[in-house]
Amino acid sequence: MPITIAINGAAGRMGQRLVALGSEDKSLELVACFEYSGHPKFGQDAGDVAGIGELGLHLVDQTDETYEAIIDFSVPEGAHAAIERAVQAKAALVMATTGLEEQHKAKIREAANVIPIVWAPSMSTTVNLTMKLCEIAADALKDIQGGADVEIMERHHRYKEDSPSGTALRFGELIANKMGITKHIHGREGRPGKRPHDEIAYHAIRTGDNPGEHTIIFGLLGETMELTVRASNRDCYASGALQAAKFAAGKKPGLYSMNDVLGL
Ligand SMILES: NC(=O)c1ccc[n+]([C@@H]2O[C@H](COP(=O)([O-])OP(=O)(O)OC[C@H]3O[C@@H](n4cnc5c(N)ncnc54)[C@H](O)[C@@H]3O)[C@@H](O)[C@H]2O)c1
Ligand SMILES: O=C(O)C1=N[C@H](C(=O)O)CCC1
Repeated sequence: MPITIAINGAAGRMGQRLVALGSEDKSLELVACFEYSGHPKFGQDAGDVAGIGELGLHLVDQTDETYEAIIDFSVPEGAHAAIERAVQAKAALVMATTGLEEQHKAKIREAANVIPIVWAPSMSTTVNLTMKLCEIAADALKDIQGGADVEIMERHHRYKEDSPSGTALRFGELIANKMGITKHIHGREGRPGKRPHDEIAYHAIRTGDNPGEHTIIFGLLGETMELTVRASNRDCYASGALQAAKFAAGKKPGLYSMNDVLGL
């Protein structure tokens, strides 16, 4: 039997790719496409909006259908609605929305007591693998003579609303934990003075239609290492999220990561 899924934010850039890939996956059955009622395409067929032709599923803000998993790529308020929908439906939740505030994060942790939740700022396989590689690098370089400066650069499309990306922040968190760094700064201007060793700096670039790119720099005296991971389109995130929904459906309540999903 296919796993029944719902998508929250179904008319968005990511939502459209989830509708397209989810509806052609034989192990899944797409049963609901949720959208904000003020969206200009609200009520239209989700397949038409995604550019794959009519699916017979409309963009709605409520449904009588039951589903085993709901995937959220929306905005913080939409994420809040997705958590409530998941808890009410006793469904698994795949939480992909970034830029969440502490109140939303607390709600996710609380909901994980009653439903399974996969929560990750990036559903991409190569991004999650690069996170592992950064942890290895950070561990190896934490006590290197002369110190290793960590800077994280990210590039995304001009429409992105949060900054820096959730993925950049997660890279920084993982590296900081390994290296014992507590200071995180965002860009530099004026005369900030000599760079201290105990900080991680984030630099966010917003141009064109870039679907996402991260470079993590480990700068030593005399040599530099850079790890770059780059999406060429959004399907790496969409297919990772669908994989996460299959993984989480029917699992016991708790918080799961993409490492759990991907076996990393
Ligand atoms: N974790 C990942 O792998 C990953 C990958 C890509 C994007 N993202 C994140 O996903 C989010 C969405 O990205 P996007 O580029 O698709 O944005 P988008 O603006 O194109 O789409 C968001 C959609 O959510 C809808 N929405 C707003 N309020 C809603 C509500 N209350 N209920 C349901 N839907 C609602 C909007 O109308 C819009 O259609 C962002 O936070 C982004 O950073 C995460
Ligand atoms: O397009 C976006 O927005 C993306 N956001 C995620 C983030 O903030 O980390 C992941 C990549 C795409």
